[in-house]
Amino acid sequence: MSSIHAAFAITYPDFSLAVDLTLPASGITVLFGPSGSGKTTCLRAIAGLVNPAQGRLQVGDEVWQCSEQGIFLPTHRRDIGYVFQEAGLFPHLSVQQNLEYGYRRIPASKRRISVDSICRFIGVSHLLDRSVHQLSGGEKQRIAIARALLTCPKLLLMDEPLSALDVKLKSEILPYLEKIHQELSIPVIYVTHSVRELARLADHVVLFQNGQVVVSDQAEVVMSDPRHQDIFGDELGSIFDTRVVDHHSDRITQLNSDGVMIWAPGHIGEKGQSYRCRVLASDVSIALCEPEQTTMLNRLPAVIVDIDHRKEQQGQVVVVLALSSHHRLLAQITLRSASELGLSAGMSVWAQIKSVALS
Ligand SMILES: Nc1ncnc2c1ncn2[C@@H]1O[C@H](COP(=O)(O)OP(=O)(O)OP(=O)(O)O)[C@@H](O)[C@H]1O
Repeated sequence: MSSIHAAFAITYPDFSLAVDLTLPASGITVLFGPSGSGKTTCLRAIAGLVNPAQGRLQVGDEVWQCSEQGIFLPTHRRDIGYVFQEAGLFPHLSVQQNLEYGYRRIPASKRRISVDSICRFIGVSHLLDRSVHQLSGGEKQRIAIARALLTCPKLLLMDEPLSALDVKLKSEILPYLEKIHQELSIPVIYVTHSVRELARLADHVVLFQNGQVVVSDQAEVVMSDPRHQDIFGDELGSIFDTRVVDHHSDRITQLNSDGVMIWAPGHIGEKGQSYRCRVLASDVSIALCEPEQTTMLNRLPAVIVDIDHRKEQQGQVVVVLALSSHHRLLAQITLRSASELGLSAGMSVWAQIKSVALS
């Protein structure tokens, strides 16, 4: 499957959505934006739960909807899995019966994954005999994900699947979500309010505002673009996909993101393992010379690409730094520091990173 093309014009009395998106048919695409910006409406349109007068949806070479040609596949004929905020399991059935319910309804020829293997994959094999009311919120949601995956969908749609869970349960489920796309190659379209989930999971990001698409691009590109600081607020920052290179005897882990070395405290993962790092713009400072006597582990040579003055009224600027031809790092610093150091585009500087969050 090459790509997903979704174009909808939906009008409600107090809201209208107009999108024309071409999304990758692999990995996790996150739909992100303020409350009421149209993320769920867009996801529901993809699922066929909304039938706008104007719409076109093509998944790979299959046209699921085309208002011009009078095509509209109803939800049950779209090859999708849908996971909502609430797990929505049948309370009178056991976990096993819940999982088999959807599985039995798909033709045998389409069954690519067995109940056993999906349960092992999502880590729920030990729960099969339980009834639904004997499950925690996180377990219920994992069963809901397993149930959706069992139908071997062409597309998995997830609408804030973690928002009803506490921080601990969220972090239990996140690794399984990463595995879906790494090991099952099912493209996922994922709605969330959480920058943390976005930073951890997204390969591609679509930012929504007032029913319009602000940007649709690779996650690293969207997250390190200072024009989106109103949407990301204090959580503005850059992400880096890295691999563990080495563990040092003083319990520092060396990570490599395509030639850019990042040092993180602690013994992290195994050599060769991949990690996504997130660096908040507010955790980055700038020096004109290589800082020598400093406690900061990460001191990286950089070139200033741009200085964004959108926050000047609050006495701050966001400096866009290039660490390599394709690594961008954002530094949020005071306007005073920027003028005292005489920062300008094209200057070579040193970026110091106060802390690196790992996913
Ligand atoms: N069936 C409907 N009829 C009328 N208005 C609707 C309907 N469904 C959604 N809306 C309106 O469309 C707007 C966008 O809603 P939507 O749920 O898509 O936003 P969202 O970005 O997903 O928000 P949130 O993050 O809060 O879930 C809202 O103003 C909502 O009230």
